[in-house]
Order: sequence, then C-alpha cells, then structure tokens
Amino acid sequence: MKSTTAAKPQVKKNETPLNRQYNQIKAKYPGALLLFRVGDFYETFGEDAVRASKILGITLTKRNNGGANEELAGFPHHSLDTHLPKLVRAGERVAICDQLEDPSVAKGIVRRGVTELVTPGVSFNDNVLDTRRNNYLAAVHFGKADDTFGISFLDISTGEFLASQGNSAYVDKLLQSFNPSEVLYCKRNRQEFGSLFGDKFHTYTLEDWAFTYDFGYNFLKQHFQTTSLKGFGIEGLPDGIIAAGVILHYLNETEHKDLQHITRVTRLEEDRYVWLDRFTIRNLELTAAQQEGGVPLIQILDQTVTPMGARLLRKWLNLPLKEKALIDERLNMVELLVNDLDLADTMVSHLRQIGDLERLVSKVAVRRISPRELLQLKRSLQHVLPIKELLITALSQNESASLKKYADQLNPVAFLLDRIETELREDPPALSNQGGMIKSGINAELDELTAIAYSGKDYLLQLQEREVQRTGITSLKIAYNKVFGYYLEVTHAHKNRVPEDWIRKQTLVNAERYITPELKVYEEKILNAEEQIFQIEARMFNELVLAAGEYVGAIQQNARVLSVLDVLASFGRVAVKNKYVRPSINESKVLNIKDGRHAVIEQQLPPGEPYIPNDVYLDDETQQIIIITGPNMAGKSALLRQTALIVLMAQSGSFVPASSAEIGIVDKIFTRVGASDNLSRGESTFMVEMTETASILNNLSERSLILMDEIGRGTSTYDGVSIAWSITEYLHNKTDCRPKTLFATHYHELNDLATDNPRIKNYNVSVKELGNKVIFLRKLKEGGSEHSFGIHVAQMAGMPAQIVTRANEILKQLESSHNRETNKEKIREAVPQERELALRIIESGDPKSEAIKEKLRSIDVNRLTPIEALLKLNELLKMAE
Ligand SMILES: Nc1ncnc2c1ncn2[C@@H]1O[C@H](COP(=O)(O)OP(=O)(O)OP(=O)(O)O)[C@@H](O)[C@H]1O
Repeated sequence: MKSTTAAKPQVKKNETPLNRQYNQIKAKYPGALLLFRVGDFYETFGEDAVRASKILGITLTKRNNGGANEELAGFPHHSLDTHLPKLVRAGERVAICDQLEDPSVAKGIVRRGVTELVTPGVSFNDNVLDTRRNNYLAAVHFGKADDTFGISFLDISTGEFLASQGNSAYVDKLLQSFNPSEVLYCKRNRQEFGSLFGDKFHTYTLEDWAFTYDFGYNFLKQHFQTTSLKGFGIEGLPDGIIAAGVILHYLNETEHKDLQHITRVTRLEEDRYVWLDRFTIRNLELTAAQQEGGVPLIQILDQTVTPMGARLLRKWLNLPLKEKALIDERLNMVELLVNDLDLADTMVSHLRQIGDLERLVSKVAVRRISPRELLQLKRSLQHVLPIKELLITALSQNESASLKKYADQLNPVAFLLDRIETELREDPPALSNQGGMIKSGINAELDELTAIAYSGKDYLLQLQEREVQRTGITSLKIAYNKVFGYYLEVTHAHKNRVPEDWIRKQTLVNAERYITPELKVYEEKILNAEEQIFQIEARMFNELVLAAGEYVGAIQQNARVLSVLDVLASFGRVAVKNKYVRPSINESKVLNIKDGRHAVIEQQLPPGEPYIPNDVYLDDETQQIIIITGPNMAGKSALLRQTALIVLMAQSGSFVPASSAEIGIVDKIFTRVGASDNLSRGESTFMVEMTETASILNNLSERSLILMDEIGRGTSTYDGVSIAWSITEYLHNKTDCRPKTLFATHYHELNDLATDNPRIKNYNVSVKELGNKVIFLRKLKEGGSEHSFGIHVAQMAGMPAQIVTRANEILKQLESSHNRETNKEKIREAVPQERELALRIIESGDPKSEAIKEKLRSIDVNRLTPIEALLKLNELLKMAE
C-alpha cells in the first residue's frame, strides 16, 4: 500500500507573489496534496492536480505558470466535505490551506496557511470515518534490544490512546487486530518494516530524532500536564513511550493542536488478553472474513445500537480476556439482561437514541462541534439519567456489583444539560457564524438587535408596498445581494414609471436595479444589527462549547459505560435469539463443551437443515490431543473452528452456542487451517504451512489450545504423514506443558499414535455409506476411520463415472500392497534406524561422509525447532543417498 515520504520542493523562476506563497507553503508539507484556497475555490496544481483530478473525477486544465504550462484542477470550497474523504480514502495526505484573513480587507496578497493536514489515520471528518469502526493512527518504534518494539495507537476522533511494547510477533498481532489506517515509523527502518509487518498499511516515515525516549517522555508529560507518566502505568515501557511520543509529535506536525479530549494514555497489557497469532485472527474470521462475501463472527454477534458499542465489540473480540473475575463480570451482566428482558429492552431503547457520544464529545474538546451537533449531544446526554435510574431500580432487585459500578459511573451532567437546554435553540443551523442558534430571553442586547433586524425587515416590506402604490408597478420587488445591498428591481417594461428620486445601480437583460436614500438608511440598520447578532451569537455559542468542555472527562466516562452496556445488551439479545448458554469459566485445564455449534455456519444453513451439535472434551490428563479423521466435507474443520470460537466468545464475555460449556481458561489459541490461502504472497504452500506450524511449536504454554487442520498435506504423503506424526508425538511428550490439541487429518495412519500415547485419542466425524453413496451424519464419535472417502466426494462433485471407477480400482490395488500393520511397525522403528544410519555415516571416512559430518557440526541442537530438525534430517539423508 501507499507509503509516503518527503519530496523536494520545486523552485520556479518568474514567480508571481501568489505562486511564491503557494510554493512556500507547498514546501512545508512534503508528500501532501495541497488544497489551496483561492476565493471560493480550492485549487490544486501540478502533480497534485493530476492526482486530484483522477481521484475526484474533476476536470484537469492547464495554466501558464512563469512561461511553463502547469496542470490545474479545483473545486468549489463548499464541496470540501464530499471531496476530502475521497482523497483520504485513496491514501492521500491532504493539506488544507485556507485564507487566514478577509480578502476584502487584506493589504496585498491574502495571508494563507495550512489549517489542517488530514491523513488516513488522523481525521475528524464524519465522511472519512466509518462510524462502526475506530480509525487508528499507529506508531511503531524499533527498539535497541533485539526483537523489541514499542507500539502506540490513537483514535483522534474518540481520544482513545494506547501504548505497549513487545516482540515483533506481538506488534504484528496488534497491527492485525487494530488494523490502523496509517502507521508511522522511522525512516531508517524502511526495509525491516515491510518484511516484518507486510505492505498492507498506509505508512509514513519520520526522522530519527523523533524516536528518542526523552523527546517522547517530555512530550507526553507536557500534553497531560503531569510530572511523570507513573499514573498511566507506562513508565516501564520505554519503547512504548517513544511510540506514543511520536504520535503526539505527528499530531502537532499535522496542525492538530486542540487535543484536550486525549485525557490519558492507557497501557495495553500483553498478558491480559488471549494470544491469537495472525494466522488465528485470519483463520477464525473473528472480525473480518477471509474471502469476499464471507461472514465474520462479528456479523452474527453485533446487535449493538450505538457506533461506540460496535467499536467496542470489535475490540473485545480481538482481545479476549484471561482473567476469570473480569470475564465473569461481563457474563454476570449478560445473564442479568437475559433474565430481565424488560430491563434489557428499555435500556436498549435509550441507547438507541444516544448515537456516537464518544465522537461528539471529542468534537467539543477540540471545539469543532457545530450547533446541530451540540443539540445532538444534549439529546444523547438526556438518556444518561434514565439509564442510570434503570440500573438503580434493577439493583434493588439484584445483588450485582456490575450494576452498581455502572450506575455509579454514569454522570447525568444535569448542569450542562440545563444550560444547553436554556440557551440553544431546537432548530439550530449547521454553521455557527450566521446566528439562529441562541434562544430569546437569554441576552438582552441580542433580543434588542433581533427586534431591530426584524422590524427593519417589516419596514422594508412596507416600503415596497408604498412604492408599488406610488408607481403603480405591481411587479416591483425589494431584494438583496452582497454587492449592492438592498435594491428595488423593475422589469424593463415598467422602466419609464420609475420616479426621479430612485438611483439606478445596475442594468440586467430584462430588468433594472435601483436604490433610494431611505432604503440605504434601513439597510444599514438591518445589516448592522445582523452583523452584531452573528457576533454575539457566535460568542455565546463558543462559551457554551467551552462550558461543555468542562465536562469532557465526565462525558467520556459516560460514553465508555454506555458502550459497555451496549455490547453486553447485544450479547444478551444474540444469546436469546440464537439460543446460547452461559459458559462456566474456571481455572482448570478442562475444556468440556456439550452440543457445541458453529456460531456462523449454523446461521447460514438452508432452512430446515439443522446444524448438528457435537461434544468436545479436552484436558491435560486423559485426553490432551484428539485426532479427528473423517471424509472430506464431513465437518472436521467446522468442529475445530467452533471449539476455538466458543472459547473466544466465552472469554470475551458472550454466551456460547452449546447446551453447556466448561471453559478452563485458555491463554493462547493457535490455528493452522487450510493450505492454499497464502499463495498470493508467492510463498510455497508447504513452506507457509511449516513456518506457521513452527511458530506454534515455539510459543506453546500449558493453557494453549491448538487447532491443526491437515498439517502436512502440502507435500508427498510419506513426508506429510511423517511430519504430522512427529508433531503430534512432540505435543504429547513435551515435558513442560500439555497443550490441548485438535488435529483434523485425512491420514488415518495417525490413528496408530493412540496406541502408544495415552493422552492421544481418536475420533471421527461419522458418515453412513448407502450403496456407493455417502451420507454425512456430522456426529463426532470415538474411534478412528479406515478410509477417507475422497473418491466418493469426487463422485458427488460430478466427476465422470469412468474416472470414479478407475480410481476405485487403483485404490484397491494400493491398499492391498500397503499393509497397514507393516506400515505401523515401520513407523515405530523409524527412530532407531535413523540413529543407526547417522552412526554409520560418522564412522566411515569417505569425502561424502566428511561433508555430512561438517553439516552435522554446524547444527546447534539447542536452537533447533522440531520442524527445522526434520528438514535438516531430510537434507542429511539426501546427502547420504
Ligand atoms: N455439524 C454440522 N452440521 C451441519 N452442517 C455442517 C456441520 N459441520 C459442517 N457442516 C457443513 O459441511 C461443510 C463442510 O464442512 P467442513 O469444511 O468442516 O468439512 P471438512 O471435513 O473439514 O472437509 P475437508 O476435509 O474437505 O476440508 C460446512 O461448510 C458446513 O456447511
């Protein structure tokens, strides 16, 4: 994706003063597309014009610039709201250069300056933002120590600011989960950034000096007006502080200086959340589908009614919890709402009216709120008190710590509401510079001026009436424009009836315009009054916004509580609708799911086709690893994924699709599913599969849940079976932890593993054979399978009969020549044979064996992963042959 860095400004000869001003400003914002306000238009020039015309579909013209022809494209200033989002979405950084003084009073060339640099990650514009998603700006700092990184995220539209640090895998995971719209990093890390974190992000690189500890620390201290950062819990994160400092620095550089709504920086604690690697996030399709048209889990679970609730749900699904108390707190509240549907419904009906309180309050803090939005803020806040009262009433019937906490935290901000109610009209305009905002009876001077303006207008109507009588010109009209002020307009047909005392001002094609001294007197009265009204109202509105600014902290807290309530209510509604149950969370290592279902697939089956529920039991004593065999299409992958989804939903605080679920807290979920989805990256399928598996095996913990689907199918059957076999053995025999594993495979040879390994159990997803047809029962049963029905599936898929018959013949032949018992013995004997071979090689003295010895010596056994060991062994065997 687009990456931006500074470009050299062009110096031109024969500059006009306007050009010089343009070039000076342009040079200050390298890499940005400059929208240059000239009169009523925003103009772009040169390269910017070419890009703008392409993105916006506006006409590209040429102008003469110091003898050279330069491209030019522009649009009327009032179209900024339509055009800006298009430019930003196309990945442009847009510098908005406005006229900083009134052109009519400017001496010489109008003063201009960039008032905002809008970039993909920094925007307040409602048209750029997706209400149901956060718009994060991220900064990544490459730490001094090996594999340490600082990372920070900011959503300027909500004020949420986070910092953390960890290794590259952690940073990568966060980037995947938060999916920032723009990522900042240091120029010197350009090479590494792409190879570590991919090229899907819009990035912007900054100079080295911004990435220093003292700079970041001081910037943060200054912003929060604190003497240290201890209160935020980030003191111990030097790399995280650097990243957070870079974000504030960047905001400053992009002319975002009103940041009062960023009231804290929160430490994102790595060990508070379940670890999901990037493959898991993608494969489980929690918040985004892998393929177009696919349905992610969030689509099923999202019944939130506020944009901030929708954003929070996304976060909760990406960051499931590991602490029982916190998970139970959420589940308790969901249960309460499920059991008290009246409470849930009334609460949701209030929440529905609240809208995006979080973004509205940010606009208050940065003083970008419009009169209409302030009214909206008032209307949102009016629902806080009823919700608080609802919770308090519910508390009288339920002993609930959560209810009490939420009720306590909600602040109805009555004083502010009262003030807005008293002062702001119910039909305010969109802009604050043309009056019509403040109610009458608040400011005596304002009321007086309004009376003058109104009576002046009444007087003008009387004047018009009088002149009609006097001249007999019934079509005579009094109108107004900016150039002449008020005037009388008469069509040419009545021109000769115009009295002597009228003064002609303008002749049009079919009419003439006149003024009279009397008209001018009243004009001045009206215009003066209006001008003063605008000024007084703008000042009063500003004071109102400032007053609201005092409540930013309280309103932000309201927004947080309301978004939590929204997500919990959404969990409750989905639980009732889809028949989910409350999971029981404990600290054991047991996973015991009864009648589990796949939350997404069950919603998509054709009507009348039920989803077949299944039990899954895993622990670290008796059933640590389950090998699941079964034909293609039987439902193996669905079973694997539903198990992980149930765990994740439970630990996010949601009820789950099952008849019961005991969840011993899981701290990491790894998946290796499918083999074909990385082809577009140009890596070999098998290599990707092995890299992903290696990353799983190197990061295990005793609470890990591993899902492996057809590991090894990307290579020859023998290689595949050998690798799958050795991985499973490794997971079983690991001495430091016993990660729970579901292993779906077509290799029924693996069923033999259960013979010698007590915690490995065989299951199969059953099918029934009817004649030569297969019926999918989709029921998980104990025991292995004898064959894989691949040919049946080929037949079902409409393969020509001739091919199906021939395949069956070949299969029979192969099965008779490969006796399973012999294979089983061979596999069991494999280890001693290899050792023997190694010894023979080392003892002989020929040149080939010397080379092999050399190779062996180069291996550092302590740093070798099981997969690398297998690959090395394979290499050595090839050399020996
Ligand atoms: N328990 C179930 N109840 C109803 N339908 C199911 C169930 N499990 C799976 N299905 C349906 O069967 C389809 C195939 O399931 P799945 O992809 O899990 O099969 P598989 O055994 O992993 O196949 P393959 O080995 O070819 O990858 C699913 O897309 C779903 O529509």
